[in-house]
Amino acid sequence: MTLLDDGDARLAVHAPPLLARFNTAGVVAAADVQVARRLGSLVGERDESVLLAVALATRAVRSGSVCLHLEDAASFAADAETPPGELPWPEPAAWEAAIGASPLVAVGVEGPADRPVRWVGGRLYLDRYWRDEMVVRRQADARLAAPPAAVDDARLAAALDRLLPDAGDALQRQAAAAAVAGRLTVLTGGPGTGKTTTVARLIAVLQDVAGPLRIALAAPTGKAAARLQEAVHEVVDELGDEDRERVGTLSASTLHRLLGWLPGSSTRFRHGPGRHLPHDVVVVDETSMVSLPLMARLLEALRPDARLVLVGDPDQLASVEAGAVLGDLVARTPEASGAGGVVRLLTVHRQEEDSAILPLAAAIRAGDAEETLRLLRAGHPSVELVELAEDHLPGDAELASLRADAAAAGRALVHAAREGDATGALRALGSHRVLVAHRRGPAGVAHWSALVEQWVAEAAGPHPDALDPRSPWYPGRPVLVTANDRETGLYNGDTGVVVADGEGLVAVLGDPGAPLRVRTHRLPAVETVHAMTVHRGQGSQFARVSLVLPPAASPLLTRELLYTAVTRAREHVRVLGSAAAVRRAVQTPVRRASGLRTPL
Ligand SMILES: Nc1ncnc2c1ncn2[C@@H]1O[C@H](COP(=O)(O)OP(=O)(O)OP(=O)(O)O)[C@@H](O)[C@H]1O
Repeated sequence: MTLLDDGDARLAVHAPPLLARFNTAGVVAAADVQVARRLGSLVGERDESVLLAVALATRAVRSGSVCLHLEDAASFAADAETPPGELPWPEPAAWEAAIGASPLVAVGVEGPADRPVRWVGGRLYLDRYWRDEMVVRRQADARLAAPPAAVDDARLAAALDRLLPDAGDALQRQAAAAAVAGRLTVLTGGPGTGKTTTVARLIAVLQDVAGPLRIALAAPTGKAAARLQEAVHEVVDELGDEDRERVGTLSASTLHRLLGWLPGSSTRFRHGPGRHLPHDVVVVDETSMVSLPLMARLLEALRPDARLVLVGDPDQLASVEAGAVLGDLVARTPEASGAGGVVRLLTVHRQEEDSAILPLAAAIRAGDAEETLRLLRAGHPSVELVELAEDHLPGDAELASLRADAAAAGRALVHAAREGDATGALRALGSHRVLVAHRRGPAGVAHWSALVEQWVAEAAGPHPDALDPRSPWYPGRPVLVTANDRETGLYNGDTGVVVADGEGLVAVLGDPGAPLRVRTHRLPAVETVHAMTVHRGQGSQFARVSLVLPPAASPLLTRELLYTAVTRAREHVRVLGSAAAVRRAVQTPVRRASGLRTPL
């Protein structure tokens, strides 16, 4: 998360004058300047305008873009201390010419492969991201150009009629037909539009008309994988005997586990172009959270004839690492007609007619700030706005309803944990969650986690056996895993809770119905998690969510952040913040630069 949070704002020492000027103005960080200088010194590039462009490309990657659109370079100055107009920007034509002539830079698609920076169509890439973008572009194009799979049409029609009758949702049926015929299908839709239902049923269709097939279900986080597995099982359990048997027992894993993550690097995997995955079909859920590099590794690892189904909601926050690859793929992929393509589900099927959460999400998604505020203020039982004056921290009265929710959930959590009731404790863990935008500061995770921890301790009362109060382990401690660990099978982002286990303690994680048990001393790095960032909460759902908005001026306040936070709630969402912060969020969609939407 450091990528998006508090960028390194220190000043670079001994930077050449132009770089120093942009560094002082807060447009590029010391780290960006250092990367540019180091790369420049490799080839003896002294032209400061080229080094500035490289520093801006590094800056772009730090803020989630895949490349720098040179003509948008001034946008990085928007949050900086010096107005963009007062900075000594190089003259555009001369700047482009200098970049094109630099020994640092490979020009065009055919440019030499051994240079650290690539310049294509007005975009400047650090080479690694250029290569990953090319992998995704080529693989996606090849998959979409493949001829439709030969299947028995009558058998397909019968399977579709049985599993996805037209009267249910014609788009769901279209998605299944596309996934049978094509090698790349992108299935999108907002919450409750039946994405998971469609995945489970399209697998049954596939097994009927093209099976038996080896199928992998995956998601970017362990939590999302557990949720996918549970949801797919629920749908499969309702199928007829024959379909149920054909589908068999599907289990879901993280993408890292599927690809065979090798410790010591975030992007090295056992499976790749030289060693394909054995699967005939790979279904990825929560694809909005997949970064460009991870998508490239997945595509390289697939057998060319395997079917890939990418499922997700491109209106949610994009990955922590660079890229917004689901949104880019949706924008560049034709609508499904026959083989593969994009299908966007539009009908909300979830039976919650009286909930205001979905209309609220729709208003945010549409960028309608006034409708968002109206719904938040309407006093609906499922939606609450604790409206604060801008630059005003909440007082006890304003915190009362949040405190009541946090204390109730915490009391249930601690009591179940003391009883050794793993399922009850994990259910309580999912009953309420405080979500925030920042990691630090008064609107940050650390502050809110400590505050909730204190409320919970007061609500739950002291432990009857008076455990060592200095011990970090106590029954009811909610934990967030912050590192990947192959030995325990735990991944960064997994959450769980410490529960009593006879005389000792054990951490339980994952699906409340089938929890994973891990001795506390075997846990990888963990944090206490009474509050988490919205990024961390992505891929999870909670019965009740309390979202603490940062001040309206926060650069993290975006439409995607608000939309993602609100759609984490199943029953109730509470927003604490000013009207200005709500408006600012709704009116600030994230823009991440990439070249995927542009033909080469
Ligand atoms: N065609 C349909 N007809 C009737 N009910 C449906 C249909 N499709 C889905 N549903 C129901 O709608 C609800 C939501 O479906 P599902 O969980 O598959 O949506 P989703 O898009 O995966 O949601 P989320 O991403 O929020 O989890 C479920 O209760 C499901 O049974």
